[in-house]
Amino acid sequence: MRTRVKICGITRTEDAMAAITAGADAIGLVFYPPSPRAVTITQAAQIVKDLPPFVSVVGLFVNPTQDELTEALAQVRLDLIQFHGDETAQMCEASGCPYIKAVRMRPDVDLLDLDKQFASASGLLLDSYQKGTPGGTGETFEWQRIPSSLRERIILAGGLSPDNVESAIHQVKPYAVDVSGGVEQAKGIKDHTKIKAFMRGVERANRETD
Ligand SMILES: O=C(O)c1ccccc1NCC(=O)[C@H](O)[C@H](O)COP(=O)(O)O
Repeated sequence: MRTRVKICGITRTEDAMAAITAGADAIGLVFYPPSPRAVTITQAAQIVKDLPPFVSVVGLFVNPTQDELTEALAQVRLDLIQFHGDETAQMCEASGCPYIKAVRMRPDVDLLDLDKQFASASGLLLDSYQKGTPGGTGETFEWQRIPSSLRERIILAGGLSPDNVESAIHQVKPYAVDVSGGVEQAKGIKDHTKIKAFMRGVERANRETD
């Protein structure tokens, strides 16, 4: 099956369009004010309004309140929520929206157990662990830690770039890959040439595994 692609940390319509034109399946909008990639609800609503059909929109939150989620869901068409904090499965389910759960790959993470805990998630997004940083670290982790039985549930993230995405897909064979920093020219500003190069890497990997 073709590896899906999400480009995360979109803050501008032109970057969303560059991602989609290059073949990305989804864009990610960061609703976490301390992030340099954060968007307001008003900015997010405008970006989404400008999108063509058949593009998934993922809203990223870190330990949001139910009121914050309700407000964002009322004003922005979000297909999925990406919970990127310490949320429990119950909290994620309470949003009433399909969700993916980000897992920061601390040394003690038991992915098989987490997959059971978050059985209601549409997938598990695996990101690198860095103390004190909730995500978007730009670092990779040891991909061999991912059990092959979970491949179809995995969205591989953390430090992916045009240089390593082909090899990452070969090694992990995930359902999808997720990139933010690896296709930026500055935090929150995407580099359209890097987006195209990233997508070419994904396409090469997909062709080789056909
Ligand atoms: O991007 C952020 O600033 C951020 C802040 C807080 C939580 C998560 C954050 N980003 C996560 C992502 O953008 C992606 O889902 C993913 O982890 C890829 O990041 P990167 O390593 O930069 O490719």
